Amino acid sequence: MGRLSLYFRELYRLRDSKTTTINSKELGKLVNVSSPVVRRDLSALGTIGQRGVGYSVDALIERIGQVLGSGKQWEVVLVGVGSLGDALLRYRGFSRLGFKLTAAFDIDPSRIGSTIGGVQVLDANELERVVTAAPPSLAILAVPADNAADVATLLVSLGVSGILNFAPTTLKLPPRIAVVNVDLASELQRLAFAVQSVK
Ligand SMILES: NC(=O)c1ccc[n+]([C@@H]2O[C@H](COP(=O)([O-])OP(=O)(O)OC[C@H]3O[C@@H](n4cnc5c(N)ncnc54)[C@H](O)[C@@H]3O)[C@@H](O)[C@H]2O)c1
Repeated sequence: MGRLSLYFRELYRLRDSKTTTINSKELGKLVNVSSPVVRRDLSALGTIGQRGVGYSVDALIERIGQVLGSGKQWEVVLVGVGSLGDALLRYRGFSRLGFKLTAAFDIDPSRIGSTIGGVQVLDANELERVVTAAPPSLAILAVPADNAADVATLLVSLGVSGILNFAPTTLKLPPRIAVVNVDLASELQRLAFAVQSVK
């Protein structure tokens, strides 16, 4: 899954630069894996390259997109528009992968009513009403750790089925709910550990 998403990112870049075909060696070079690994990954998706020609960039984007769920449009709400939430709302990279930020919520009156990256920041008190009226599949949680569990539980009760959690806390949610935790501090810790262990 991790590699597919890397291929996908590079293929988008290639398409932007008007490249129409690529072979396994070139694609492997872009993501730092060998060409047999690329061929194995892509043939597992039922994608066959043509000898001497390689793979069609468009066809690969479409196939990998289907597998990664980017072939469809995902509606996403963001809860917590502090420094991180603000930056996420301004990020233009979500839409091309099929993620549409439909609304953002905060409790801070100085944030409520503003529009950031084209998305309106609503009062968190409105969350239940807005999400019930047009349930998104996914939510991004960028609230302080102490508030994350309550917000996550509310989102799940309203039908959200996947949460990207930036709060440094472990959410206890039913197993049917997909949760991906992004903890940048832990990642930095892993990096420091890796640097230390190669010395
Ligand atoms: N800023 C970073 O680089 C960074 C990096 C990694 C992790 N995080 C984590 O992401 C989360 C957000 O970080 P930040 O730096 O943006 O914090 P922040 O304090 O700037 O923003 C948090 C926002 O959440 C809002 N909020 C609090 N309770 C809420 C609720 N119940 N409903 C809706 N909104 C609510 C606050 O009003 C505030 O605007 C934190 O848990 C933090 O630990 C941040």
